[in-house]
Amino acid sequence: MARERVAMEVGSDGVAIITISNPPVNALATSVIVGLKEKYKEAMKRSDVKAIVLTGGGGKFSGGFDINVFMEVHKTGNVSLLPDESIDLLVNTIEDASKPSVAAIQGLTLGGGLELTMSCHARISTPDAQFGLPELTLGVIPGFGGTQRLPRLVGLSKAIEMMLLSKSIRAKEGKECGLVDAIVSPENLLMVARSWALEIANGSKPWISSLKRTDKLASLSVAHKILHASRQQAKKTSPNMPQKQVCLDAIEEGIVSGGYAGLLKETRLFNEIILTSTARSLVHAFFAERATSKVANVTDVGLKPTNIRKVAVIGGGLMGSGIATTLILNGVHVVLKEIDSALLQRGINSVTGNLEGLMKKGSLTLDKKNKVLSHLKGALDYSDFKEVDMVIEAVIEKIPLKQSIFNEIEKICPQHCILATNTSTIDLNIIGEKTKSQDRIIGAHFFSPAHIMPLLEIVCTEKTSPQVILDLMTLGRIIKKVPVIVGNCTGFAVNRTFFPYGQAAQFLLHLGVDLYRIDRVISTFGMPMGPFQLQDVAGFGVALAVKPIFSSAFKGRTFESDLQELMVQSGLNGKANGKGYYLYQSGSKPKPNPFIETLIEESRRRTRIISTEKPISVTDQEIVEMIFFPVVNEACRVMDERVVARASDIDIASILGMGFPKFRGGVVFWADTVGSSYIYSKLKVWEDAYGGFFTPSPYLEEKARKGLPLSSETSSSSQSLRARI
Ligand SMILES: C[C@H](O)CC(=O)SCCNC(=O)CCNC(=O)[C@H](O)C(C)(C)COP(=O)(O)OP(=O)(O)OC[C@H]1O[C@@H](n2cnc3c(N)ncnc32)[C@H](O)[C@@H]1OP(=O)(O)O
Repeated sequence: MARERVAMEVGSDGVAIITISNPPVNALATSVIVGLKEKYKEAMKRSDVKAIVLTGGGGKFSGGFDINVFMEVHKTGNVSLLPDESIDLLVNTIEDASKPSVAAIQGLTLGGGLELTMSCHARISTPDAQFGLPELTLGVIPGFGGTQRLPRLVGLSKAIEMMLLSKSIRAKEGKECGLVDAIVSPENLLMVARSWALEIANGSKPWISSLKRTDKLASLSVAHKILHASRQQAKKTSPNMPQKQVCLDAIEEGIVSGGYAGLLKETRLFNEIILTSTARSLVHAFFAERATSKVANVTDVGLKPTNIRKVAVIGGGLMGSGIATTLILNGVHVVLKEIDSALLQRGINSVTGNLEGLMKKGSLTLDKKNKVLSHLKGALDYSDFKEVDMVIEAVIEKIPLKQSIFNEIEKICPQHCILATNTSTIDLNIIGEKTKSQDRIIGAHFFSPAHIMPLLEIVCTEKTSPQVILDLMTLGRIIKKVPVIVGNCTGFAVNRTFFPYGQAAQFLLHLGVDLYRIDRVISTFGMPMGPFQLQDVAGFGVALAVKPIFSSAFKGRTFESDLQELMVQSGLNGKANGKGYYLYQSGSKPKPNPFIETLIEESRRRTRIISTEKPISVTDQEIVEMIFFPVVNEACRVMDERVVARASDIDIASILGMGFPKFRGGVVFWADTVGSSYIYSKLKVWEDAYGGFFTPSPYLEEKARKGLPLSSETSSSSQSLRARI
């Protein structure tokens, strides 16, 4: 096995080409590491080998160390599964070898892959190569000497930026900062690398060991200043990412005590940080995201995706214009339809505004903006719909309106056209009730702002055809979203799981807890903002429109209050008009709105969930639990009803769609760290005190009774999502 993954070919010029070949990303699996050591041993022994070129097969160098091993370490707690190679392979075998190594690099060169190349004596790259140390996104730190060699090659500030922000760079920048020695075309890569290696061997090019270099390192006092500033910055911006401070500790050791001491410290710290809850959560999230691309009976039955070139978007409001923006940005032609020219112009202005926002951030040039806008066409009727491959309806959440639109587009669009709706809540069978094209109807639920949020919740009914699902998944990837496939029910997976989030916050507020305290506690937990600020930002229009839909679908477990109606009646529409739970003024942070207190009092009086006037007393932990345990409880129902194929789909959807903290691994993963029995027992207590909103679901009850994690499969839940729907 090892032999297959690492090959060696010795040329008549005396250069041994050692190639890593472990598709799809040449991950450094244990067998690859064993193979590398074997080949190096052989190359050192052979008298016909003067120098080595290390490269990767399939157009890439390597995506880094095999992350599956991290998963094994998390399952077993056994850090000895991690190969202790920082010294043995990278220093003893490669860097300190008696024959020089040159890395010939193209494509991805990440993590352990980049670290391998840095232990070589020179790096030759193609222009497309991408270099990065993204280990911190997995909750760990570079473990093959990256914390020591990168600062020595590119300087301390640049190295810190690349590691702490997990920022990768292209070959050109790599050459400018000293990481890359030469950039050559793919055709010349091996030829240049071989002659470079021979020139090092014969002394006409310098034999450089990165670990021993000091010329790029700042003086000790300047280095301390840079490290201190980086620590402060990380503390401020990433309080929940301990790996940043740990990475700086490893770098600092190397600067103070030398590269070799730095390597030893890096290994020790790596073996500690890999076991933290942050690393466990982030590694889980990595695999959860990748798992979404595998859908039983869709991606495993040999279907080929259809090319979707032109999409009609109906409705140019917030969602429709966001969807149109994301489509044209990624090369898809869009017909944006509105009902009159004023609304159409407003929609087009919104798209333009979205693009200008991206320009301000520096992620879009003026040229690109103009090119992108040329993909957009406005329409006031359906004449252009005859040649579209997909329609995405994005009008307000009114069932009769959606039904009549689907009725019309079914007649006008071509037979192959996918009929998608961006509804966030309404059952697709109801929307498509009046059509005969049930197999072409699908949910394309984007999250606002649609051109920025990475999740695409794809909703399928029992009749949606696998081809249609595959085509929307493919389009989702083209427009750089993570598509998660879910079944059809009110609210689908994400909004259904999260409807108790806003409602539980309201519940606590009506029990007398201060809303600004709730927001602070939930932000500290890791949500991007508290539930009340989120309501302000989202506006109350959608919330009020979907309220009766949730109430009728989930009878007995919703919390009703009049507060949002009272706010709208008093002219508090949320962030849109600058007045909601908070007051908004451009250029300053949101401030508490003193006027809200009277409305809260009125709403509490009408709701009367406690008999006394006295507010309840809760700890911060109880606030988190009273808000998130009902969310977990609903996630249990979503899993039980097979709305998702696997628990990890809820995890990734909660992270990408709702901003659930990634460092907690997603809603279900986090719940399993808390424990099903504990969550069940707390919900029981609140059920007794406050009623049905907190009643534990049968799924949660069963897991708690058996002491099982919520993510564990049960016999009734072992079938696939598609088999159910
Ligand atoms: C000791 C060292 O310092 C520690 C390390 O090196 S830790 C690893 C550092 N490297 C990384 O973090 C890179 C992680 N990988 C990625 O970011 C992306 O996969 C990528 C940019 C390499 C490729 O992206 P993309 O082309 O979209 O393909 P993607 O779907 O993500 O991955 C393809 C497959 O490769 C797997 N894969 C990617 N990187 C992997 C890795 N480092 N180890 C194991 N498997 C990996 C994925 O799980 C996926 O498997 P699947 O097909 O079975 O689902």
